[in-house]
Amino acid sequence: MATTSGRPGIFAVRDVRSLITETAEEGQGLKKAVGATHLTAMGVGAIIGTGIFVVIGEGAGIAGPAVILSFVLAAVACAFSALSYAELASSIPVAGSAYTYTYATLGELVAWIIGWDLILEYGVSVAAIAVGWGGNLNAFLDSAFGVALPDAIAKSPEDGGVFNLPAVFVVLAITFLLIRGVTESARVNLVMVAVKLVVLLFFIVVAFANFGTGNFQPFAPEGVDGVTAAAAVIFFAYIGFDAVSTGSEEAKQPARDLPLAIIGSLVICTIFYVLTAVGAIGIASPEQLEGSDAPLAAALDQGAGISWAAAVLALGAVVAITSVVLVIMYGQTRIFFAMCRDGLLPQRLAQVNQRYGTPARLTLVLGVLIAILAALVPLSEIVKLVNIGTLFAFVLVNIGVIVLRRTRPEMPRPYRVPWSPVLPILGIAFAIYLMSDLPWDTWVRFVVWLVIGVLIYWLYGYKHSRLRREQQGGTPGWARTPEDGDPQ
Ligand SMILES: NC(=[NH2+])NCCC[C@H](N)C(=O)O
Repeated sequence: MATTSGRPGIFAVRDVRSLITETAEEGQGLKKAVGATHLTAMGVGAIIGTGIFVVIGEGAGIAGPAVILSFVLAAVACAFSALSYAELASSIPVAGSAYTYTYATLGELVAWIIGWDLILEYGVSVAAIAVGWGGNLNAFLDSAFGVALPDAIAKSPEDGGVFNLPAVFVVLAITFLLIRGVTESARVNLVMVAVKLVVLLFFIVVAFANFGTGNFQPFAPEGVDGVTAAAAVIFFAYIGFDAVSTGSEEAKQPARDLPLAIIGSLVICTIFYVLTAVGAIGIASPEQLEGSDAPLAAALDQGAGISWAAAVLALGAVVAITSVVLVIMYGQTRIFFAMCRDGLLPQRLAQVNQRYGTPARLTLVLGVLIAILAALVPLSEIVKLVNIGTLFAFVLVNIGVIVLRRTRPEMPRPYRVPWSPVLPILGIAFAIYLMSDLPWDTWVRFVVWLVIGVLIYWLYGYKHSRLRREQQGGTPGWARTPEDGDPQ
């Protein structure tokens, strides 16, 4: 049985072929139901969210009108990694994204660490995003109807409420949608993506119709430093194209569609973002953008005199963030699924529901945990933690491309990063550069999170790892009959 490269212990590497064949095992197979359009929409769904609707103001405050260049720079930084994601997703079309790629290249311990890191990037961050959803819902209700939910049921205890009902509501609603089926989820997502693109388009058209060049001077008051510092924050707005790869296993034609969707969603969002940034500066000063919680609405209000714009943009933000929650929760369930299937987390959770073709049990467990987190915890610090965690995953995915080219040169690669290893190395360099721009306490929190993860591996994953059990001569999970009992 050729499941490992023969390396023992915590650095044992999964064989790519066995990773792929295991996806067809009884009760562990996800339904292959998602085509190119839906995959691309999943990318756009995960990408466009608070970043463009809110964080753009912070960026304009740091870089001035040159925030436009920060958007371009952040996109370029993502582009190299996107190519690497595209290569690995098309050649290892297995759920789990960076976690699975790392298992196939750098071994079990590093894979566990990145999986644990992705739980931070997806599971914890989605709770924060759901909290932001509640805030935007209130802004919408207020600007459209002049009503808002009382604080007691709209805020976490620390912010003066009892619990955050809207956040719990959105998480549970999406949990049920995800259990219901990947096709249904992808369809709902497509509608939401259309709405958010129309809202951004509305902004761009109005902004260009009222465009003036007065706000462009001085263009870069803080020089190059301002542009790069703003790019490190704006990076958040681009996170999400990686989420496409978490669900590779459900793609109908992974070889063709995954690279298309990963790169395509990044390109679409870059175009929208840069036009939005140019339009915003065309109608509002950086100070106006920085001074508002809803910078795009403020720009339309002050720069184009459209007072009802706030309601449209708040609605756009609510819908946008709903689809971010959908795709990121989806990604979290698929990463968890892969980790359970490999035995690093309880394997019985990786059961696929026969009727819906989704990992229903695990989705419910995760949905409830995330809802509890979203109800009670104020998570404003989370944005920076998410950035550092995501950048760390990017580094490992780029390394994964380089390593796999050496260890498995003959493996079929439907999509290949051009000029490897130059572009993956640039991807690593950009990611490390942006990480180094993040504050010290973010690093400390990140390291603490990883240490907790290593402890859990040591106490659970190391013993239960399916790979290790097979190495030690136990019956491989896929050869087990029901009478052998559940492999725990
Ligand atoms: N994996 C994640 N945590 N993604 C967060 C997505 C953030 C998204 N780009 C936004 O602007 O809202």
